[in-house]
Amino acid sequence: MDFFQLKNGELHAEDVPLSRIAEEVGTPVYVYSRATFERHARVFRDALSGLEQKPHIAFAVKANPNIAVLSLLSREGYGADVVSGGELSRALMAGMPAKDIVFSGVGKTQAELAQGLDEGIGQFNIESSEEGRELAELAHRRGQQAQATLRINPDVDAKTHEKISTGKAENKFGIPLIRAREVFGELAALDGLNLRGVAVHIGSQLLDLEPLETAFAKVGALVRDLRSDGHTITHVDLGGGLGVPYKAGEVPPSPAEYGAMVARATKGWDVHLTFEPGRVIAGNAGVLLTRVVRVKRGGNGPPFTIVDAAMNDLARPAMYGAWHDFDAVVPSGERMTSNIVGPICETGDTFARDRECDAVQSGDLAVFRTAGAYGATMASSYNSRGFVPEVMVDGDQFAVVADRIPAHAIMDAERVPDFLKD
Ligand SMILES: Cc1ncc(COP(=O)(O)O)c(C=O)c1O
Ligand SMILES: N[C@@H](CCCC[NH3+])C(=O)O
Repeated sequence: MDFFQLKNGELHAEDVPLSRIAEEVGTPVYVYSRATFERHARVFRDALSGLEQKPHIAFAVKANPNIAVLSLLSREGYGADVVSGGELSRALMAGMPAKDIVFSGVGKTQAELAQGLDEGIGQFNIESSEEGRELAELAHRRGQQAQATLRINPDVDAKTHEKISTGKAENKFGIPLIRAREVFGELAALDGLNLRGVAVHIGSQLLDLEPLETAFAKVGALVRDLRSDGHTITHVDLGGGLGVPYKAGEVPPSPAEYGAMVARATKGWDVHLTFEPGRVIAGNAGVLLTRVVRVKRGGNGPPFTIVDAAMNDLARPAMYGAWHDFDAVVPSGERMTSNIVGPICETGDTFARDRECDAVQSGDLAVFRTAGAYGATMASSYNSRGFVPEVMVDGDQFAVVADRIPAHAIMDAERVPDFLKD
């Protein structure tokens, strides 16, 4: 079900015409649909209902850290997968119980580990023996036992973009499988740590279940080995990674297919499973609403459709060559082929090349679709552009859930030092 649809010739988010949001909040602006988030949260949860034990679902906060989004997901019974002290604070601020929070990430600082311990979070996913020893020491000093799993690197090709692949031997994440038993044994012996299982996450925007199934089989074999080494294994974290359709013809596995594969792969494991979905929950729940500044013609190639959004607002096309559908808010029925670009002084500030799409002209509103995940959260203020606001729609109403941060607010944090003033 798509909650971003044409009604009376105009694109709506649920029952709100996008022109209303543009008028009241300005452009560019991220627009989220509450109903879509809720639907995705429920579909994903239902897809895992055939597992032997009720799973724990920890939304990958990095995909969309907006506090309203986290609070919505918390109401759906979701916890959070965080990768920084900032994300941990957000999850708590959104009302997620600390016990439902998982702390992932290869570079947690001592201060972040301590923050997690102070808050009493549910699980640390340890990514190196060094980190495990530091965490054990910090916990021991506090008279605590950190609940933890060891993240392994299964050396599986996730068949996704190289920049978002995390489970190949050369990637920085996790412990090589071949060293997993040794490192597990070393860390399990430490006071301050209750090392109770393993974690894995091989990459994002996966369009094929086969690499995941291969990785899970390796995890299953490791669980058996660790048990035969005498360890008590009660928890396995299977990460996130399920892809979403960005483009017509791109058909990712459905959550139901994913759930069936997981049920098959984990049969008989007798563990509590955790999942860390991000994109599959948030991707299609948001669009980036933009206004066409002008259409520039007369060059060698197709015209340039210059919009007021740029690579600093939505980095994915510039960073990964990612595709986002571009649709007019009030389509005329005409089509055009153009290069869709932002105003930033970089050729890389290109959303699409030679794209056939709705014909638009100066002043028209348009959206980049599937921008709810890894959109606003990856924004920067490059070219002294501010940060784009975020709006959440609920039926026929909407609320600004993140204010626009204008360029001058960023400048307010800067100053000229005295030594430059003489
Ligand atoms: C450890 C970890 N968990 C979960 C996720 C979420 O991934 P996705 O948004 O692809 O579901 C990521 C990002 O790839 C991650 O690094
Ligand atoms: N930022 C990436 C996803 C990274 C996943 C992080 N583990 C994207 O937009 O596709």
